[in-house]
Amino acid sequence: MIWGRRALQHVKRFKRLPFQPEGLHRCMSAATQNLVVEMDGKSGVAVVKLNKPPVNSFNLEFLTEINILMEKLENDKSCRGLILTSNNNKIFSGGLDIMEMYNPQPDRLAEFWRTLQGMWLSLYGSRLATIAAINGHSPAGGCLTALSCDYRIMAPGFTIGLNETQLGIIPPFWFVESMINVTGQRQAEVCCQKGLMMTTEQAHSIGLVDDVVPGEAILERAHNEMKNWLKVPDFARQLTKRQIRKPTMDRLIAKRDEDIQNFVQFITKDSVQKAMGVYIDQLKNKAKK
Ligand SMILES: CCCCC/C=C\C/C=C\C=C\CC(=O)SCCNC(=O)CCNC(=O)[C@H](O)C(C)(C)COP(=O)(O)OP(=O)(O)OC[C@H]1O[C@@H](n2cnc3c(N)ncnc32)[C@H](O)[C@@H]1OP(=O)(O)O
Repeated sequence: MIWGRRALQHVKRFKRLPFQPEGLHRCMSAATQNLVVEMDGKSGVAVVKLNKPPVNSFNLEFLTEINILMEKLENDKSCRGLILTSNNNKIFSGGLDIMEMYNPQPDRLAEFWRTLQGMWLSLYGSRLATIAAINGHSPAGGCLTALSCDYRIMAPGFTIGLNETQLGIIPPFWFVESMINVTGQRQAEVCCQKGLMMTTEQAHSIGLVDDVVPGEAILERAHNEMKNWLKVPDFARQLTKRQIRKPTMDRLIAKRDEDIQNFVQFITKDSVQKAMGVYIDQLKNKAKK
């Protein structure tokens, strides 16, 4: 993984925090700044709860925190599975932090995007069995995060989708491929072009979500499903996953710098900044009402 200077500063700070999952053999919980981690040493399953109020939006620091945690879990031989959920029972994640993209410093903007690429690469390519327990709304980057897992369980009454085009943004190819790889080409064409935010039931009907379970039962269901995934020998499951996901990951790895350049060029356009300003005003005004 390639880290920028600012991210490295954050890593040093983070490393002093108490969370150390390696070698744990009992049920244990730990918290970093914006993540709650419950590690069951017996089953080898870590439950990670996104915990960044108000909407678990991903800024550079939060993405860095997630990347460091992923690295720790990947390196912890006792860890076999990851359940990703939210500590907020209404919002899984509001997606990327829009403030990172408004009036940005180009260096930070580039680092932000590289760190997001890093998060996607580590989650999409994880050796762990990964289940998203989507217990709230999950637009854009929130949907991408769920798409990066092996299995998705969602509570009814919420919405999910890659809605970038609705905001005048072109979803990058690795967002779109993540959707294609889960729902198939035709469904991905429709929902990515239209920027559809789908209800839980609509998402289930196109295969974006595998299972629908009431919010209060979602974690229990995720643990039960995890048992099924962990019945398969890890090595066979991991290499099969790698075989299937490698072409998509390789495309991003080969074009990582180009993808960052495209993003920075696009976001810093006057027209995009203007549209972003209007969108932020709408969000803030809606919140005030
Ligand atoms: C070929 C060239 C290609 C180049 C590639 C180019 C571009 C790709 C670029 C970008 C890709 C982006 C992907 C994204 O993820 S963009 C983010 C999309 N997310 C959204 O649009 C979500 C917006 N938010 C909501 O819909 C709702 O807030 C939500 C359903 C999440 C929650 O609703 P609720 O009613 O509970 O809460 P609110 O009152 O709306 O919000 C509370 C509070 O939070 C702030 N906020 C909400 N979302 C975000 C966000 N994503 N980032 C930052 N802040 C957010 C909101 O403004 C309120 O703040 P405040 O008024 O209380 O201060």
